Amino acid sequence: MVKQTIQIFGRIKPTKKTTAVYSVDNDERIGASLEFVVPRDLADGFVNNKRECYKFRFQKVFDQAVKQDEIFENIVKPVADSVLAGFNGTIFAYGQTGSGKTFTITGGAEHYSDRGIIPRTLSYLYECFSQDSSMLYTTHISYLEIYNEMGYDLLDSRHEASRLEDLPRVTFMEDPDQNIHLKNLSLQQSANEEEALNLLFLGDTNRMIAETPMNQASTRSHCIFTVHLCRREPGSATLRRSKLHLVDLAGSDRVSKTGLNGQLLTEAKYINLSLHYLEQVIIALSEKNRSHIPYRNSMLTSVLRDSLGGNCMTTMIATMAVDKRNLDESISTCRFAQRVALIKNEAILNEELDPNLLIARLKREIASLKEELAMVTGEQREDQLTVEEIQRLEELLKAFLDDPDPGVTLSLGPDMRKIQYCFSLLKIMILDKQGGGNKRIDESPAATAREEVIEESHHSAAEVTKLKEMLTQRDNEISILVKMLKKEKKRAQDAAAQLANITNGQSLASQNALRLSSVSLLSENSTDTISASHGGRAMQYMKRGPQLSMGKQEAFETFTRDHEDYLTIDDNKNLIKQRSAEAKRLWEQQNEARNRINELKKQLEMRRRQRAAHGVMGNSTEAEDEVDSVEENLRKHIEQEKKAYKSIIDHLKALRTEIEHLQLLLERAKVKLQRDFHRWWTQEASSVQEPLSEASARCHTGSPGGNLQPSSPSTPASGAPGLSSTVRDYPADRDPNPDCTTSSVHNLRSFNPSSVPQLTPVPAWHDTSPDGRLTDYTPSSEWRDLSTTKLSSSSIPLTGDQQTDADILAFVRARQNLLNRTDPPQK
Ligand SMILES: Nc1ncnc2c1ncn2[C@@H]1O[C@H](COP(=O)(O)OP(=O)(O)OP(=O)(O)O)[C@@H](O)[C@H]1O
Repeated sequence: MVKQTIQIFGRIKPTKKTTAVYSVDNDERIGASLEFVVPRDLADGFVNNKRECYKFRFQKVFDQAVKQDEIFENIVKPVADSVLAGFNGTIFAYGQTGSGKTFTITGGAEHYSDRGIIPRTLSYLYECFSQDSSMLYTTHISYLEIYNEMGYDLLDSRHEASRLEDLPRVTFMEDPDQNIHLKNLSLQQSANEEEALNLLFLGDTNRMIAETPMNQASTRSHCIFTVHLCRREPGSATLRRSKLHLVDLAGSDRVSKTGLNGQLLTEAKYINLSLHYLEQVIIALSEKNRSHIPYRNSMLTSVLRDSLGGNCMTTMIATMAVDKRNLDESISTCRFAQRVALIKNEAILNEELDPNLLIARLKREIASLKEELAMVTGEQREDQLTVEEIQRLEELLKAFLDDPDPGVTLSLGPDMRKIQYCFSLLKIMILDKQGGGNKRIDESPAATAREEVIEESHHSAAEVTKLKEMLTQRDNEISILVKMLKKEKKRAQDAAAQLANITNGQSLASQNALRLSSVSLLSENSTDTISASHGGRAMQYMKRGPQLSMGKQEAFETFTRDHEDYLTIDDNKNLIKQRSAEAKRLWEQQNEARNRINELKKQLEMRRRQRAAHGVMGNSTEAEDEVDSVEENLRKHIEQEKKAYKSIIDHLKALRTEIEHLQLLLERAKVKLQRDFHRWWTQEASSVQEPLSEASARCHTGSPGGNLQPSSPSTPASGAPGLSSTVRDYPADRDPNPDCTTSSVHNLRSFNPSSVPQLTPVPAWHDTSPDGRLTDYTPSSEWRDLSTTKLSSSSIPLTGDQQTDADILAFVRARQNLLNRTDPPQK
């Protein structure tokens, strides 16, 4: 608070008359004195006791030669500086009409150097604003005219110097704290000097100007030009508001001297009345122990209430004309100034809290009170913890864990959400440590949302991994089967070579048994095994495992290719491959999307921390409550990415369902295929039985149909006769020669199964030509016969077991087919 009397300055208007009736003495230490000398002879020829000398004290008196800039530097600048600092300030000019009040306050229109206090102050203020970048300044201007005790807003742009009555009428009201509020007085914001000067010009244009006998351009009203200043340090919680009134009062002439009549007289009376009330207020203020100050008597004193004896640093400029006829008025002005100089003001710094910041603080207070209330009532909050709360909890937990004192407590308040969050954090840390991880708290997920995203992505990743594993497994199986197929082809060639050896005295049956026992094939998902090492157990093996004999495998492959579901199976396999490739691509996309989301979240978190740090450092402003555009953009971006991520996940899920479905279809088709094959295989085997029996019978009876006979007595010990067999290529309906020739083979019924392992190879087989001539049976001729689908069953040693023999024959047929494909038969 600054206690200070109203500063009074005197200014003498230049005059052409040289009569020296006054003297000015400016002393830096004790102030200035202005002395008027009024000779007695001036008292109209009468002898009188009038004083001749009148001496008045001022802070400083500016004589006639003093220019506007000096007035500004000496009087205005200190007041402007205190206004910039946050104090209210008032400068008012008081003096008789034509003494230079308007010239001092507003300035003369002829020269730029004649600019008065208002334009110079505006220029100075805006210069200060531009030099002080550490503060934010906001300026508003108001311009009030009081004419005949009525207030008018001079800054109403709708009415330019037409009639004063057209201007908005300003009224004043008082609140319970006796603060004056002016209704209808507009506050125009001015961003720069130019805008402020334009407002001044507008107000001046609107001023009522009228001519009086005393002064051709006398103002008959009081005008108050006010600069409202708001100063705020960026990020600071407080702001300072101050006002600077620059007042051009109406002329203080005595009515009797003005010689006015009519309306001008009325005006003069009003002017004098308000100045009279002003004088009364000043007298009251200058008198000690006056409890009542009559501010409310006039509008002028009401508006200037603060400036007079209140929270303001006030300065008065007494303007005087020193020519002889105006001496009385000048002395009167000085007397008035002396009384004004007695008034003490108490200027205080107008500092207040930023209302926006106040709201933010109150909100925090409400939140904390709500928490307290929840504790008292036992109610628990169910809304999600905010990011700031989570960060705070992490900091608290870290401090708690880092504190070596075992007695330290972690106080989280009554909020169960916070307690649960801290427990889950602790669990994560323990699990991390158990897993060998060194995860710190500040590295743990800061938001539940992020954890959810990670969890979801892990889940999807597991699914994709599972699918990939299945794919790899399938690929492996395929490559194994391809290898086996190649191997089998090679063995088929070996088998051809071995068959050639048969003619050299080896037993085909033992060879076959050997081969069938050593060769087994894995069939794709086959459930059957066949082993011919012991014919009697063939079926038993068939039902047991995935192995197939080489012959059966070949038969199976051929059967598969001709099967009605073959294309469906193939299509399904291709589709699964296709979908798996698509799933892999989506999985990669999903990984990328997840990475992008994580990156954006990091940026968002960093942004929030930065803003929070600003707040903690006390730099927060109302911007704290404003929506941060960067943060908003990041949020939007994250939302978009999340949508994309979700759609990928959905797509992946749909793909998984489709792949699983396709696999199921594939499995079903395979099982059906296998069933069909076995059914067909069994059928084939039994169909072989029938002709075998018939051929056997014919063989015994020497039927002419038996055209293949053993060439020597060294036929199997059982003495099995030749067996006639109808051999058809499968499937049966495709057999090009269904009525194949029967031939004599061993009689299975008379064959002793127990003799199978002891089967001895037949060294040579002879076929009988149609003319009954026996010919040597060689492999090449046999295969040629086979190629024409006529199989000489008599050349194949059989075991006597139905199933095994059927297998053997099927094997031979399959081999024949294979050889037909790889090596076209030569005739
Ligand atoms: N210091 C000065 N230097 C030069 N001219 C001045 C000075 N003071 C006043 N004048 C001139 O005197 C004339 C009257 O001055 P001004 O209008 O400022 O008086 P006033 O006190 O405002 O009168 P009123 O009370 O009628 O408004 C103007 O023409 C003005 O230019």
